[in-house]
Amino acid sequence: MRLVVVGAAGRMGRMLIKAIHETPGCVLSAAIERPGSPLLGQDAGVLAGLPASGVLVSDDALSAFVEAEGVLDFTTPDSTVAFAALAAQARIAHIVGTTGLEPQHLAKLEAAARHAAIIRSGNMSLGVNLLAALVRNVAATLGTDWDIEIVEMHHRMKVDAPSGTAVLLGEAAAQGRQVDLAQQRVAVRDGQTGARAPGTIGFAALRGGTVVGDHKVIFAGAGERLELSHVAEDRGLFAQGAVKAALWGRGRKPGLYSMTDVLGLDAL
Ligand SMILES: NC(=O)C1=CN([C@@H]2O[C@H](COP(=O)(O)OP(=O)(O)OC[C@H]3O[C@@H](n4cnc5c(N)ncnc54)[C@H](OP(=O)(O)O)[C@@H]3O)[C@@H](O)[C@H]2O)C=CC1
Ligand SMILES: O=C(O)C1=N[C@H](C(=O)O)C[C@H](O)C1
Repeated sequence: MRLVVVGAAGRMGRMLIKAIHETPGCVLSAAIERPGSPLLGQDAGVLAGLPASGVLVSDDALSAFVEAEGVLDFTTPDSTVAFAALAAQARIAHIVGTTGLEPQHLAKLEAAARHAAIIRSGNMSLGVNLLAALVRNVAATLGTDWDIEIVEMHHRMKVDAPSGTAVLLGEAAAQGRQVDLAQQRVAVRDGQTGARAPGTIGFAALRGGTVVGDHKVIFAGAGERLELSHVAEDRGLFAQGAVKAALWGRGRKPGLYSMTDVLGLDAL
């Protein structure tokens, strides 16, 4: 499968180039960075710590997309929306790992998904997607006298909060409780907050050092606490998940899909 990596020089971009290199049946067809990037013209393999690949970093996304079967995108919300329009034009699978998307970005992805398959997830790992299924089931089982708090920690360079994974886990908890996360979400507490409102789902984001991604969902009841957690030790696992999603999405009919679809976790 011919795959383009956009944001090729980023932390995830380099991991994606490596994951493609290591996956039989996949080949890096192009590596895209933004116009003006000092990395344009560099060999993408070398950028990822591999032998030279002959694929030079370019800023011509549309030409790259028309020659490919899929695009792996871990960039920024605005860039992802722009890439979705190009992937729709080229009718290729668009794998979106970018987090921090707001409703206006999601609406544009939905529009693009009428023309091509988009697979989006705040976390491409098997462990987190299994955790989400567990969280949904536990939230459905326990009543609102069990408070739900989601704690995450990431490296100091992360620019969005709460993390996409925390939001994904919050959505799973809200689904289990059959409520709308947007109505129940409490992401900031500071000063005289008053007592915790029943039924809310709280988020706390910690940032520091080189932490790849830690998530914990706490169900706090009267006199007891249930904690479900996931620790990502290597961001290579997100890249491997993204490549798996691309292979699953190859030639798939247009629509918006998730890692739950890719991993076949619907029944859980
Ligand atoms: N879903 C998942 O499993 C995971 C998701 N993520 C998410 O992926 C995203 C990226 O993370 P990370 O790799 O750490 O971030 P980085 O900042 O290291 O990488 C982003 C890269 O994208 C480039 N970029 C941004 N806009 C464009 C554009 N329009 N055209 C081409 N290149 C562009 C950036 O270039 P420049 O520096 O010049 O702006 C940079 O090289 C984040 O939203 C993060 O939360 C991360 C890990 C796992
Ligand atoms: O920015 C990161 O690094 C990560 N982002 C994703 C998120 O926002 O949840 C996934 C992973 O935790 C790493």
